[in-house]
Amino acid sequence: MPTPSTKTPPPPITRLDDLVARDRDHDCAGFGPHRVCVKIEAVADLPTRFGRFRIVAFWNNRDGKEHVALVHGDVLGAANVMTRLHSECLTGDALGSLRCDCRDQLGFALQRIAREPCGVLLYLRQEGRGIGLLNKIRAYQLQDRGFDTVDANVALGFRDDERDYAIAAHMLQSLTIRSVRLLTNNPKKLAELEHHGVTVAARIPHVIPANEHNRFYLETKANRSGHFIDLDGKPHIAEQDDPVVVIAEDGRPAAP
Ligand SMILES: Nc1nc2c(ncn2[C@@H]2O[C@H](COP(=O)(O)OP(=O)(O)OP(=O)(O)O)[C@@H](O)[C@H]2O)c(=O)[nH]1
Ligand SMILES: [Zn+2]
Repeated sequence: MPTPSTKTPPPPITRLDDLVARDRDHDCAGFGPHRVCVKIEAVADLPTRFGRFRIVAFWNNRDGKEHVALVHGDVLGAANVMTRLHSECLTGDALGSLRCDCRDQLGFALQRIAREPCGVLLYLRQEGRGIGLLNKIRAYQLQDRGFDTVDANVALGFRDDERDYAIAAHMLQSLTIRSVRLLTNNPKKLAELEHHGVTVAARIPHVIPANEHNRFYLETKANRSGHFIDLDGKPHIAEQDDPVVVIAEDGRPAAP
């Protein structure tokens, strides 16, 4: 009969910086059928126009992409952490495109997280819901001809949404976060995180008002992809009385 191990477990890590050394020898069995594994490679300060964060850079064995977490406060070992999973959108996040709501969602999320005692935003390099930038622009081309986002993806041979959240789940586990309050309108994100073993304690609505360029895109999310968005503010989405904040160029919320 094997003798039980007498090794005492290592003390819990209390500093983000120490996760880099912890992960040098990290060798887990991985998540899910693809055995997804991540390691924290570097941690640094990141003061932003939305508040003070630390940026945590991850390696993973799955997609060759460099994903990051923006961490505010002390998330290590914490429960009910306000959390946002943001998928990369070059056109919105960096170039200010009005075709989607990504940039406002990004800024608004960072602002909300910075007001909490602690919180985290995962910036996931899943451009175009996982189809990549070139294909997203191809999808835009089709949308310019009248397709909606779902049909454009399908016409290009993709699913509506090609994203996978195993890496995100492992990133949260690496940060030793025990449970999250997820900022999202997307039911798939809740289900997928739970599927990968993350405890989602609550959903926090994350609705940005439509503009003339993204109204149809947001309506398609609501009508075809099941997102909890009601652009007309109908009462059946009870949580949506949350105040909407539009981020001004200087990073401060625009006056209501
Ligand atoms: N394929 C495709 N992707 C798009 C289009 N417009 C925006 N995107 C991508 O959609 C993603 C937006 O994802 P998220 O910000 O995580 O939002 P979400 O899945 O809609 O859910 P929320 O959490 O409710 O915001 C980004 O990767 C964008 O690049 C489009 O027309 N076609
Ligand atoms: Zn976008």
